[in-house]
Amino acid sequence: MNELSLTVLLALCLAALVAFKTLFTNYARPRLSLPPGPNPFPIVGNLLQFPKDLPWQKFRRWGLEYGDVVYLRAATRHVLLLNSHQAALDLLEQKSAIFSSKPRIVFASDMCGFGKALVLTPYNARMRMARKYFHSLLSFHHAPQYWSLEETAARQLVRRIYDDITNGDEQGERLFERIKWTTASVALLIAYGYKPAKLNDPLIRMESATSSYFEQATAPGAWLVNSIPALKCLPTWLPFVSFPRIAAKWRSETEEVVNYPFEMVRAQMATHSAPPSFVRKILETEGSPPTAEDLDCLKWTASDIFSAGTETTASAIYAFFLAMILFPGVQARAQRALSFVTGDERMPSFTDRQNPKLAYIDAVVKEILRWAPIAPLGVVHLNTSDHAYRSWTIPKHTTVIVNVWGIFRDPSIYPQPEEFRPERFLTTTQGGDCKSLEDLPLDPRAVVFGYGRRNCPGQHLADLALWIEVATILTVYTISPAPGTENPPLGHFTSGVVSHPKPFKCSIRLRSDKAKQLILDLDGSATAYMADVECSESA
Ligand code: HEM
Repeated sequence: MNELSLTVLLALCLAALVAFKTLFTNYARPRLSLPPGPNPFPIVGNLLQFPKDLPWQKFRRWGLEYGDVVYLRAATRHVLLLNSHQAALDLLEQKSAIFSSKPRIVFASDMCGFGKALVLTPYNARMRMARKYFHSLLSFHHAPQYWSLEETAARQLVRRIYDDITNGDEQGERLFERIKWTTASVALLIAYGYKPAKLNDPLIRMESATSSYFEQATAPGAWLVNSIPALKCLPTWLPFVSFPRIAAKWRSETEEVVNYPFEMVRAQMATHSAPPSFVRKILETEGSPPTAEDLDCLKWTASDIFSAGTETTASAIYAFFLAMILFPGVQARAQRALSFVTGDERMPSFTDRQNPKLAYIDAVVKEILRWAPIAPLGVVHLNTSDHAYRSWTIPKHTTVIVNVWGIFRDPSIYPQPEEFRPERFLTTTQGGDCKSLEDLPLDPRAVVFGYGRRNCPGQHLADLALWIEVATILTVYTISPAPGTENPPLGHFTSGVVSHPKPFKCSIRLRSDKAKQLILDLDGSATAYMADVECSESA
């Protein structure tokens, strides 16, 4: 029997099982009053109506048709789609005690071992411990302590882009790679005090591979075992069935990537040669010797800094380059503001952020996050008990999706939502659209980083990275369409949990001779560790 016929057989088993479970569930519990939604088909429910490509667009259309809260059924699974900020606040924020868990994804969590990554951890003691570690070093009030690290990283990025241009990359072919290296190096410096090599760094290579496994392992609908959990017992030697072997390979590589840098820091600590890092600081702050469970949690939390913080931040910065090509007026205005403050004589720094003349750069950062939300459907939550909401009952174990993209395309909050228009976040006295501060629209950062007890613990770091990279890049470069190429289309984004613009070409030109000098004066080998960052409370 080949893999295809085996899969068909398994699919038939699945259909029979699902049919049985659905019938049983329907008869066993009284009919609930559920929110409206598209009509389900027998047995599979709305499963076949879930779009694979850019699902947030169809979810928004459902929101317009059925209301801001839409109920769907994926076979036996309840799914709730929230298309408004208010509904997300009502449930994920106000009722966070109930709505803060995560659905179990058998293939990713149990088989590939990603269940220890914070983003997939259910609401439990381990999750609280991991978030406490994050909070002790990455909370809002720690942000200034990362200034020099992020400034150095932004300057290294413009220097590497310069080297690429002088080496003949005139169309930004390596741009996304360079941005990803920058965010990866920040993550590794913070997590382990590890300074990666500029080319082919082994740890970056391994980390990037496991991030891609994570993305594939969590892709909705990709693994039959998620619907028939009993299949996870199939042995790896079984011919014609590849998923147990894939899972075993991904699990062992992931464990290596989580263990290796952690043990490296512990070994360095033993010889007093460990540079400052997240791992070192938390181990030093521990009052009593850590238990094996504490060490395991810390090891995975450090790894989360890379896996959750690299691709996300890099995607937002790549989207910024796209926006600058498509909306040259925005770029020109941002550059005027920067020139006014730095006199084109120096690189910007975080001390400039307080300068009211640079409010436009803050507005550009907000608009990047709104116009191209890198997690258009956030990360799903799960409620741990039935909950009465409006006139409905939200059943226990409902998967809750916030349509972040849909909220950002609501013209009643953001007029002409397809336009990249930072002015929407400024008052008229700042040269923007709003009469007063009270008229400013919803800050995208209140949406894009998630809600309630599971919101993004790296958001303050991401905000720093975006601000300084936008300011540094626009101080020295002008970005425009690559000569002889069409403007990249507006809606060309990838469809995964993390969405970014599909590769595009662009021209990156130095703004002036002075800009060139500023870049050449940079010390390319400078490294800023998190030496000044203090643990805020005993972890
Ligand atoms: C532009 C950049 C980023 C965006 C848009 C973003 C967005 C998000 C979102 C939407 C979630 C899910 C929140 C929820 O479940 O409600 C999340 C979770 C998470 N993020 Fe970020 N993130 C970014 C950068 C970062 C960085 C730099 C780090 C690490 C330093 C990080 C670490 C995490 C972790 C560990 C979680 C899981 C939290 C949990 O499940 O309790 N993120 N992020």
